[in-house]
Amino acid sequence: MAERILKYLSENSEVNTLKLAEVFKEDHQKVIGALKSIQANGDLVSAEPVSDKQIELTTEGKLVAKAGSHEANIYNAVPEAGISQAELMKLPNAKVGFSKAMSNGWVLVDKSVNPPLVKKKVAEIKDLVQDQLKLLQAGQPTGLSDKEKADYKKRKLIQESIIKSFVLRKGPDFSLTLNKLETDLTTEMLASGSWKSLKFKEYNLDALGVPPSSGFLHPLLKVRTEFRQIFLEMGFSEMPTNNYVENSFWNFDALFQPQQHPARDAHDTFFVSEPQFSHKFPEDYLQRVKTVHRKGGYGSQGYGYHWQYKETQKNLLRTHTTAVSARMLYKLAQQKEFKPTKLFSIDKVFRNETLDATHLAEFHQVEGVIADYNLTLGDLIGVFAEFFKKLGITELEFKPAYNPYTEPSMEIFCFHPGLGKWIELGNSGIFRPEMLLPMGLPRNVTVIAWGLSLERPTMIKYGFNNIRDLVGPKVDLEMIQKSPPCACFMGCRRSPS
Ligand SMILES: N[C@@H](Cc1ccccc1)C(=O)O
Repeated sequence: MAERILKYLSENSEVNTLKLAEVFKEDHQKVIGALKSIQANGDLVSAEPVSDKQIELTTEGKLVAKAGSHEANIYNAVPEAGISQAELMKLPNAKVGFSKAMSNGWVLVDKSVNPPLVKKKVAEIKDLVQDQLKLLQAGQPTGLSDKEKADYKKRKLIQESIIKSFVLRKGPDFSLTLNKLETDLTTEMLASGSWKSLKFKEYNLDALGVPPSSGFLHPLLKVRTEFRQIFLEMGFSEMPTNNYVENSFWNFDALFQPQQHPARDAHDTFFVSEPQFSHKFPEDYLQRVKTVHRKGGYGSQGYGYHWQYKETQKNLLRTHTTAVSARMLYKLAQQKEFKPTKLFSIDKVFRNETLDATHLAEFHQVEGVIADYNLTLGDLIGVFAEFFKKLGITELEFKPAYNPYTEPSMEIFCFHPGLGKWIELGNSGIFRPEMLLPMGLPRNVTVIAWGLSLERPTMIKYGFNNIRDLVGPKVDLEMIQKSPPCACFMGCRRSPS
């Protein structure tokens, strides 16, 4: 097409693109497209933009051009003997047709009979509206007066539109052929120096990108779905975890974590500067927490230090979802009657970590909590066996550990046959009475809990050694699109139980 345009211009001094579309019997848009590719080659042609008002038929106008005007249709529907107006009105567009036929003097209403009849007033008519619309459609002169135009517009038979086109003339670099422009600068061009004489296509910075065919779930989301499903199957309910900002009271103090604990240092925790402090706490509970830290109680000696209100008020980005568990357990303790409860959460936590291949400053924790009468370490191990079996993990080992809020505490390890070694999965324990009793939970209620990261099993499942391949700006989008849906940790199907 581009070459045809150039040839046409070599034989004619100027031409409008609309005319070209007519001559080539092509869509105007295609002519414009070809013009753009000519322009990309340099100043071969000059194109002067022009806009023309054009009258075109509306869908209804096209119908009238084909089948006659509404008034003519009314006239033609009136038999010699006449017809009742009600009958006539059943025709399509009868209202406007009838009033026009009346004002044209084509029909009359004979009131001498009862009921009155509509009769023809003239022997024949000329459907000027149809004739003019036909001429318009064929692009021939119609001799439409401005009044008629306005009337047709009002009747929505015609509409005016603006057509943009270009008047083309030969440009300073006019030629009959197009040079193929280079689109890529290659290493060969650089090595041979041929780039100096080549012509390159200009960048079209307005071009739209390729629209994505659909969204894709990140592997972390898939593994989260899998964990959530396991918890739900085991009868757990999800805790509300939408507040990333927490205060030190719920993140640390409520968990019997002393105020000098190294984790409460700014090197480990992100403190919030605005607003720096929280002010609303359950007052009597706060007093009980303060007391248990200072001098103990409930059979404990406490830590025996000077507990400070200012320290507990400090806002921070929660360092673990156990802060949410503490809030939920306190809420549970406020209920009139204690009911055994199983809770879980999977959400983001933040730590001021040195970033490396396996650590990020924000990651996800998976946390499970069971509150029931007289639970033991045996129950905790039993729950783990069931929980991890659903992930395809059957070989578990436990190692004594320490948390300020659990006693005993256990780290959980599993044997990974693919990696051929024991790997750490998470941390767990039985919440201390110094944490539960100030909340107001009954003495014979035990709470067992465990926490793991979401990233670790996801990395193992998807075979990543570096967490930056999973999260952050270096993530390969194709990896996300292609990652398999099964989140099973060991790369096998989950057992159906
Ligand atoms: N909060 C612990 C996990 C944990 C939860 C519940 C009980 C014991 C441990 C962590 O951040 O690692």
